[in-house]
Amino acid sequence: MDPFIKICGICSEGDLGQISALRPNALGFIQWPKSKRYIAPETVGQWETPEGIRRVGVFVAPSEAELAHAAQHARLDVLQIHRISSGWKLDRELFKGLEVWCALKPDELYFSEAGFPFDRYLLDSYDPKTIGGTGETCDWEKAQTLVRSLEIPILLAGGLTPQNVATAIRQVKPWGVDVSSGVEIEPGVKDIAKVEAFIDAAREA
Ligand SMILES: O=C(O)c1ccccc1NCC(=O)[C@H](O)[C@H](O)COP(=O)(O)O
Repeated sequence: MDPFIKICGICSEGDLGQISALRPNALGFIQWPKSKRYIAPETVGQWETPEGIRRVGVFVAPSEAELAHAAQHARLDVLQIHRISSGWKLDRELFKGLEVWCALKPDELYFSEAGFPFDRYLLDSYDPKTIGGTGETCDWEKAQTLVRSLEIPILLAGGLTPQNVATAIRQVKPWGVDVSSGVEIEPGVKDIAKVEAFIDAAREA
């Protein structure tokens, strides 16, 4: 079965339109103002995406109010949350119809003390300054073990490229893959040819 493919860090309507035509499963919009790839939710909300392509908002330790504002204004389908603290909670009633994904390093994957039922885990690299979007691969051995041992679907992220994504899929066998740096000209500016090559390689793995 084809892996779920998310292209993350979309910062322009032009990139969004060209990448949508390649039919990934999801597009990611960084909602953390300190990122070079940050795009305001109100701007994202003005952009249309084809039916069937999920709109993912990417957050770092967000408040419920921040999530609610972005979900509404950016018309999000998914909340991807990095750096949650232990005991973190979210009132799912406030976010009916949205999925909630938790982004962690492979060695951090734990069942939230809050017992929060995430819809997906995204295993990623981490940098204390940039948090995500590092362009560095994470521990695929640990990721492979987690995919085998957990029921919850897992996306693999971190340093994926058109050149390594097939190998990553064959080794880790994730539910999905996620990429940003590996298909860019510069942060927030995507290389459409690389995006197409990434999608093709992932689907041929
Ligand atoms: O991309 C960012 O700038 C970013 C900043 C803060 C938190 C998360 C961020 N990105 C999250 C993603 O889902 C990226 O696609 C993921 O980290 C993989 O990035 P890359 O290694 O560049 O492919």
